[in-house]
Amino acid sequence: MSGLILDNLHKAFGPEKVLDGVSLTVEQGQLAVLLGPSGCGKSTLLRLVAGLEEPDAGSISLGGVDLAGLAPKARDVAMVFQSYALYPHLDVFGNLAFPLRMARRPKQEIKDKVGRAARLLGIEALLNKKPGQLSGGQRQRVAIGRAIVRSPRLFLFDEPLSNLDAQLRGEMRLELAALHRELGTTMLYVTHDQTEALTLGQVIAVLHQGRVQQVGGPREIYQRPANRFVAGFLGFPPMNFFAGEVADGWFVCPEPSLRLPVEGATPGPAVLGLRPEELAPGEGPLRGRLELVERVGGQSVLHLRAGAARFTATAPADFGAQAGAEISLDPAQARPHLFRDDQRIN
Ligand SMILES: Nc1ncnc2c1ncn2[C@@H]1O[C@H](COP(=O)(O)OP(=O)(O)OP(=O)(O)O)[C@@H](O)[C@H]1O
Repeated sequence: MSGLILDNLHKAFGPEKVLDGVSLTVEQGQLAVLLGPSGCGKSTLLRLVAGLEEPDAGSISLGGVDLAGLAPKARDVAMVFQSYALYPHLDVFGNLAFPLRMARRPKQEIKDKVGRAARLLGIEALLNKKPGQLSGGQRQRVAIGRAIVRSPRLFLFDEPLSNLDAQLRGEMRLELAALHRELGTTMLYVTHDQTEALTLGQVIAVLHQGRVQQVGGPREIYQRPANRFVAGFLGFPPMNFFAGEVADGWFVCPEPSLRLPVEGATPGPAVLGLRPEELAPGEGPLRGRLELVERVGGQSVLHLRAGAARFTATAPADFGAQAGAEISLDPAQARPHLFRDDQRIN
């Protein structure tokens, strides 16, 4: 059976085009992540799927059913928000039971479904507490539980973890992945956090300026970014870009002075992208002056300068060189990404 199909969605608020022809297919049972910077239209897209807004043009279908004109309640879709949106006067049981009571389900069924969701999320001990007595992580679990009890055909997650601290976010990521495996329900998950996207998404759609820039698996999107935006958005520290020229199978850059063999690219001006973590200090033709060594946990980020060009590389945490030193880097092991007019050409 087909999952979620978004076809050429357009949405503007006044003169502002927020979605400009978005198409995306999420297979039945798949966890898809919509990744993009703040303001790129992610929440708007989810609201269209949930039925909280109507598109100006384009269509949305779920399980083969066109959702146009269907009220949110009739869509069989559950949404989890960043803000939890719990009812403060109801206890956890009441919050979890709420959608089922609204649907006038029998008492025993409500008890069973709430019990199952609470077990899945490890919040059985909290059923009698009010949201005000819970931590952020516990509240988010309740919000997710409230979505689960309805056994919807589709889950929509709108940055559900962004109010949590980094450690809890990491734990909840794993729990959400496990929950998806357990439930097998189609999920569309929106985030601006690349780590979340790369670890959770079976398929990732990168959204920028209201358009899908690339759709692919996490590895594909990281290793073969389709354009400069995707290349620069994913990865930390961000990819280095060097402007130069492709000629006779070589990329040649004046500053920093660099010559690399490249295959399959037509001659002409081009921008070379190299990931900092693939640039290792050692004997090599790429030279730069260290401006700053940033110690980030298990590694050092080296900020380098060659003439007017700035770039970064990574090194082990105990890397000894100090700011001011001239160092050499070996780009031979790095995967070259070539762009022309911002599009990948190799
Ligand atoms: N109801 C509305 N009326 C007018 N403008 C809106 C409305 N909803 C969203 N926008 C505008 O649409 C753009 C995209 O907003 P949206 O919330 O979809 O982005 P986002 O990618 O989810 O961003 P964030 O991660 O910051 O939430 C923004 O410029 C926003 O101001």
